[in-house]
Amino acid sequence: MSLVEFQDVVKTYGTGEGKQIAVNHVDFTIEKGEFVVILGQSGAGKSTVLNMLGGMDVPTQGKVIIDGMEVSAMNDKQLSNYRAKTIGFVFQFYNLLPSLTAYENIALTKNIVKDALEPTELLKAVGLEEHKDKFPSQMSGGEQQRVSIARALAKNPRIVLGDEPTGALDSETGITVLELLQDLCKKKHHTVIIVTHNADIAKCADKVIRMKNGKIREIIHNEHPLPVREVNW
Ligand SMILES: Nc1ncnc2c1ncn2[C@@H]1O[C@H](COP(=O)(O)OP(=O)(O)OP(=O)(O)O)[C@@H](O)[C@H]1O
Repeated sequence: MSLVEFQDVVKTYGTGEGKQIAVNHVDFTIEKGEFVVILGQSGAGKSTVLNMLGGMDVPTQGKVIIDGMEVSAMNDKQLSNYRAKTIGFVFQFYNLLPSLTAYENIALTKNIVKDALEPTELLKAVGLEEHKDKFPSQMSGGEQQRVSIARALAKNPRIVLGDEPTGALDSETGITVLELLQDLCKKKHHTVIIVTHNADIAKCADKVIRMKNGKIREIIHNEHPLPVREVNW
């Protein structure tokens, strides 16, 4: 069984004349350890797919099955538990708490899951052990994003989801962050799924799910995904 299965998923918002079809009969699977890019222009339905993967939204029709659990059939309490335990989130604007240090931002995860990983180890893994006592305002955008990736990893999630994780970064810093995400898959066997409209990023992915107008246009399996540093950015 695949780690992620979307089966004939539809998501609509509103009713009658104002009805919007955000995701229109979508099927795909994702395997453990894959680095997946969901690619498409603004309004394609990417964030809606990501929100359903993350248990922040539920389909109008169809099934979302993750790690054998039917997320689309969960009640609010089950969804909350699912979000807390199974998914690590990385956002475009990092979402770190400004009054807490890098270490403390990561340590907060201990309030959500009992067996959260040690912040010092996680900071080491993202190359920031020297920055552990810094506040977000004392770090660059790329450093803040690496802290937010460390925070996402603290609960040892089955899946890491990123919504334009390099969208707010300059090119060089974005490359460093992408390299980290790709390494999480290649070296640590995490499953990372990111949404972007940047087609260059797709060259680094194991699988590219290309969306347009709520539908999947194409699913590409890259036999030889490029190491991030080898892409001509
Ligand atoms: N909560 C909502 N209520 C109504 N319509 C929505 C809602 N969320 C998304 N939509 C609509 O669904 C469609 C898909 O939106 P979605 O945000 O998934 O696209 P996207 O590919 O992520 O775009 P972007 O790259 O701009 O974030 C859009 O037409 C959007 O207006």
